[in-house]
Amino acid sequence: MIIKPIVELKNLTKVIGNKKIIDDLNLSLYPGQITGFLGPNGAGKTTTIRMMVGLMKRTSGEILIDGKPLSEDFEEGLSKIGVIVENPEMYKFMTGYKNLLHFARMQSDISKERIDEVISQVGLEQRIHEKVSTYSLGMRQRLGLAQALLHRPEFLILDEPTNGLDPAGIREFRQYLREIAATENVSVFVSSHMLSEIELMCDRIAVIQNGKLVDIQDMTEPVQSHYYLEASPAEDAQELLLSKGFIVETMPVGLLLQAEKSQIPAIVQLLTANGIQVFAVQPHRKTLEDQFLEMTGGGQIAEAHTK
Ligand SMILES: Nc1ncnc2c1ncn2[C@@H]1O[C@H](COP(=O)(O)OP(=O)(O)OP(=O)(O)O)[C@@H](O)[C@H]1O
Repeated sequence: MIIKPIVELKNLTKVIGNKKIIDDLNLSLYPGQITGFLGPNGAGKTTTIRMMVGLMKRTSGEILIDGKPLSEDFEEGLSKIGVIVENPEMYKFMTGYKNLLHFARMQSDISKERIDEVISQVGLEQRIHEKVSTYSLGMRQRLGLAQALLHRPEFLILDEPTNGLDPAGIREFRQYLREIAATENVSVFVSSHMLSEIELMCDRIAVIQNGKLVDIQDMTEPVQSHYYLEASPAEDAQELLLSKGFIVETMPVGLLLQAEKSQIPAIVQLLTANGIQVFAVQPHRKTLEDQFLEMTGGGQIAEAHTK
């Protein structure tokens, strides 16, 4: 069965002044899938999201929602989208429930049952009748998620959703999000500059830099196996392995070798037979951070981490 994307960005471009802020972006987002939108500060994430929700005009290209250009039927397109910005605005002096009721009244056809359903989806049943001012940041974020889900959007955009949450809060938010994506078959688009968070939360990651999409990673695919190798002399080990066709990179300490597990004994034998001492061979999972660093360069990532 061919799964149709719910949102398609086609050659999306934004020029401000004489600067291309978004440069020919092409991206498809699918039902039930969580896609991360990862990039350092100033990469163009917010600009892209603003265009997707109609807060900013595009210079050229198109945004298709369920196959229809957003520019042709803006109301219909937007009715399929739910958005959560960094810190969702809530009335703190009202209870969580009253907040949801208030937002439900502003939209049409939202039943009391639907309100109860979203409350349970974000695990707020116990505290929903307490004032929002007594909520933790994590609970407020979940209430924001419940609010965005009220009208059963097919596409959910979260701009930096876990900013300010502690690791336990991030883990909890992630679990709710995963379950919602699966049960409501909603397509979720999460922007973040936090690699570790996005790596754990998403099925797929689109990396943006300088307004250009530089990579799309499918997190459900198995990663290439890498091994950390400590050998002496390291240069001789690298030269020998390169001559045998292996991919070997130097690390701050030791070497990073791309190989299958079944090849390791022969590699150790080869090195030893050539007078090279082997001190350690350890599996090394190349993290997205390693890959992101390779793609974008170290300076950018340092900036991204400190935001
Ligand atoms: N109205 C504007 N006028 C001029 N330049 C702009 C405008 N809006 C954004 N930019 C520039 O566009 C680039 C992309 O900005 P954007 O806010 O989309 O990045 P981002 O990836 O969301 O970054 P952050 O993580 O900091 O929010 C930046 O270089 C920014 O300075």
